[in-house]
Parts: sequence; structure tokens; C-alpha cells
Amino acid sequence: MANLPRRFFVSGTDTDIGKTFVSALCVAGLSAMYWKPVQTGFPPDRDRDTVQRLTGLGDDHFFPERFCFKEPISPHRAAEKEKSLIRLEDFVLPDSGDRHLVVEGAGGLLVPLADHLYMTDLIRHLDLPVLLVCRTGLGTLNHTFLSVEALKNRGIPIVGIVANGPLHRDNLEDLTRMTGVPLLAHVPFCDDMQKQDLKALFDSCFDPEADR
Ligand SMILES: Nc1ncnc2c1ncn2[C@@H]1O[C@H](COP(=O)(O)OP(=O)(O)OP(=O)(O)O)[C@@H](O)[C@H]1O
Ligand SMILES: C[C@H](N)[C@H](N)CCCCCC(=O)O
Ligand SMILES: [Mg+2]
Repeated sequence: MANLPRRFFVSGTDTDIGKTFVSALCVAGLSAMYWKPVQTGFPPDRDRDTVQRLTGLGDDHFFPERFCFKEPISPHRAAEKEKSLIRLEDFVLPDSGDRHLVVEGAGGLLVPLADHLYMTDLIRHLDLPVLLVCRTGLGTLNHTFLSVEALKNRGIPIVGIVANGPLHRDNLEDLTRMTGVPLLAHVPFCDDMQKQDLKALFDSCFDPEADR
């Protein structure tokens, strides 16, 4: 059984990297609460709905977003288009009580929330360690090393890396050996995500004894 902290922030090396899928796995596996503080592209996209659909959990596992913007773009621009401004003081970490809390970012670590305000500032404001989702294939070494460097430079604790996609043993080995950050899980590419038993998938992917 994975040893994950009670509360953590799921970020990634890019947008569309699998943060929501990995969040859903963690929510199912830990029976956790889920919070996406900033959602863009809603409607129609809402990661909270995706996690709820994938996990089948009730409304009591979900906190409402602090900001939802219509345009499917970076939060700083999406906010500006709606004459809104995102400030750190707007965010208060919801109380998940005894449950785990999974907080999902939008895009990668240096996505702007406003001028001179980045996702990393929100992570520090919430005082959460980061679980970093990356892809498995070509290009991931550069993106993951950059992300790890950004976190280390800002003193943000890293829970570990989750590699999402088809197995690539060399990259998985290099990711952890060259960063010194533990590889917590490899999540395989799944043809039909809705048909997955997420709890079982979480247990197998996050198994510390798994052979990667
Ligand atoms: N392991 C996987 N197997 C199959 N499909 C996947 C897997 N991981 C992610 N996907 C698909 O890839 C797409 C992007 O994934 P996801 O929505 O989780 O990205 P994200 O990092 O949360 O993006 P955003 O920055 O918008 O929040 C989705 O269509 C998702 O269903
Ligand atoms: C709309 C999208 N799915 C994400 N939620 C927002 C991604 C912002 C990425 C900005 C960037 O890095 O260029
Ligand atoms: Mg997402």
C-alpha cells in the first residue's frame, strides 16, 4: 500500500499529462477528497466531474472549485477575459478532516494564475507537497528534470513522480536515478478508463514492491 501524505498537490510536467486520471486513481485508492482550485474550459470541461465519473464516489468527496473560467486556456488569461483577477488570498485549503485530500493543479508548475503569480506560488501558499505526473515516452526526461528543478529551487517538497503511459523502462529508471526523486507509480495506458477498477489499479500501480 502506497505511503502517501494526508494532503498533496497533483501537478504535472504539462497540461493533458494525466493529472486528472492519476488524481482519480488516488481518490479511489485512498477514498480521498478531491479539490481543483482553478478550472478553465468549464463548461464543458470539469475535472471534478471526470474524477467523480471515474471513481463513482458521492458528492461528499468533492469540494467546489474556487475559480471556474470558460475559456480552455491558461488561468491568467481566462480570468482576464472575464474581468476577474486571481489572488493568493482567495485560496483557503478545504478541511478534509480524517480523509486524504487530493488537490489538482491546472497545467504544469509555471502556469500563470496572474501576472507574477504562478501555480508554484499557490502550492507554497497551500503548503502542500507535490506529486508530479509525467509522461513515460520520449521528451519526458527534459520536462521532468525541469519540473523537479523548479520545485527544488522553490523549496517545495516532492512526494514522488508518477509516470503515466506505455511502459518505457529506461526512462523510468533514468527519471528516478537522475533526479533522486522516488518513482511512486507507473500508470499504464488504459484503453477504456471508465471500465477500470480504479481501486485495484491504484493498489497495483502504487505498490512499493512493484517491479518497474
Ligand atoms: N493512463 C492513461 N490511459 C489512457 N488515457 C489516459 C491516461 N491518462 C490520461 N489519459 C487521457 O489523456 C487525456 C488527458 O488526461 P488528463 O485529463 O488526466 O490530463 P490533465 O493533466 O489532468 O490535464 P489538465 O491540465 O487539463 O488538467 C484524457 O483524455 C485522459 O482520458
Ligand atoms: C485548458 C487546459 N485543459 C488546462 N486546464 C489549462 C492549461 C494551461 C496551460 C498554459 C501553458 O502552459 O501554456
Ligand atoms: Mg486535469
